[in-house]
Amino acid sequence: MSYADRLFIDMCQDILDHGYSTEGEKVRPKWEDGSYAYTIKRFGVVNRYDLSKEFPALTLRRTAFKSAVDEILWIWQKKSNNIHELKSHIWDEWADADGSIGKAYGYQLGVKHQYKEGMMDQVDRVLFDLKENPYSRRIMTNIYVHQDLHEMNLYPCAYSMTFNVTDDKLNAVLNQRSQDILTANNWNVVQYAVLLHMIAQVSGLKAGELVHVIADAHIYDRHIPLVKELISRETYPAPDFWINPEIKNFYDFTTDDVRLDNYQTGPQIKNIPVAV
Ligand SMILES: Nc1nc(=O)c2c([nH]1)NC[C@@H]1CN(c3ccc(C(=O)N[C@@H](CCC(=O)O)C(=O)O)cc3)CN21
Ligand SMILES: O=c1ccn([C@H]2C[C@H](O)[C@@H](COP(=O)(O)O)O2)c(=O)[nH]1
Repeated sequence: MSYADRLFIDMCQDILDHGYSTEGEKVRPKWEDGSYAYTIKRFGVVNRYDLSKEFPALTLRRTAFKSAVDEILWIWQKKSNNIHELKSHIWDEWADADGSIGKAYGYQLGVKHQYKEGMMDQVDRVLFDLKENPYSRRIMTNIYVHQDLHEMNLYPCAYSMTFNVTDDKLNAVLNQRSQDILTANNWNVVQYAVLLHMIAQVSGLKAGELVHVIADAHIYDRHIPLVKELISRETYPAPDFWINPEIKNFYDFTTDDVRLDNYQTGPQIKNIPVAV
């Protein structure tokens, strides 16, 4: 069993056993057929993954590693908000006729801000600080920009990364206001674990801990039987993570420069319904 499996099973069991049902409340998301998508939820879930020990991939079912890495590079490296620059179709429902998801995610990371050292966007600011001032306690991104919320089709869910160096290790806190546990929990964990590995490598550091703080951790009503079946499955050891050691510049990484080897998993759950 991978450590990510252990945390995932315990978190799901806790939500199923002690979660609060939103049924009958005025909720925003809907299913494809127009009915309300209710959830059972737990508030304030914190999961810690030590990336120096193993890569946090779920083995209960296969996490779509390539698509997940493609999306995190779309946001953090391409700083794009257009689905035409994304290989998967996961954002199609939230895009406008031109393919834009509005002033969300990649758009915000690409906005340049004035700092004492000059104009930089938030990603370049993180890379700059990790080189010039690695022990700073001020290295963070935040894409939850209130003045632009009205131009976002979906408000950012994973909205902030706080980077912190301890000794020669790069740690980070990922703050997430809302998490669809079945669809995207391990998807998001894998993405930010890869990002942490990439940023550590180009900053001359080792990857340390990823602390995932989730405010509203929920299982959608139509996902409950799927989650119950999923967490009863057989598990396998964590896969091996490979990152191309030649890459020294964050902007040179492609999806081919990271890989999971020996990734043995249970079967995929086909066509998970996603609440929109
Ligand atoms: N309700 C909801 N849940 C989400 O997780 C979510 C949203 N909405 N809105 C925006 C994005 C889109 N996200 C998604 C949507 C779908 C998959 C998905 O279908 N994943 C497949 C693999 C996809 C692939 O191979 O490309 C899976 O099997 O997990 C993942 C993330 C995460 N976000
Ligand atoms: O990276 C992501 C993006 C989205 N989600 C989920 C979390 C929620 O289920 C929905 C967003 O709905 P809100 O009403 O805006 O909270 O999308 C995710 O888990 N991970």
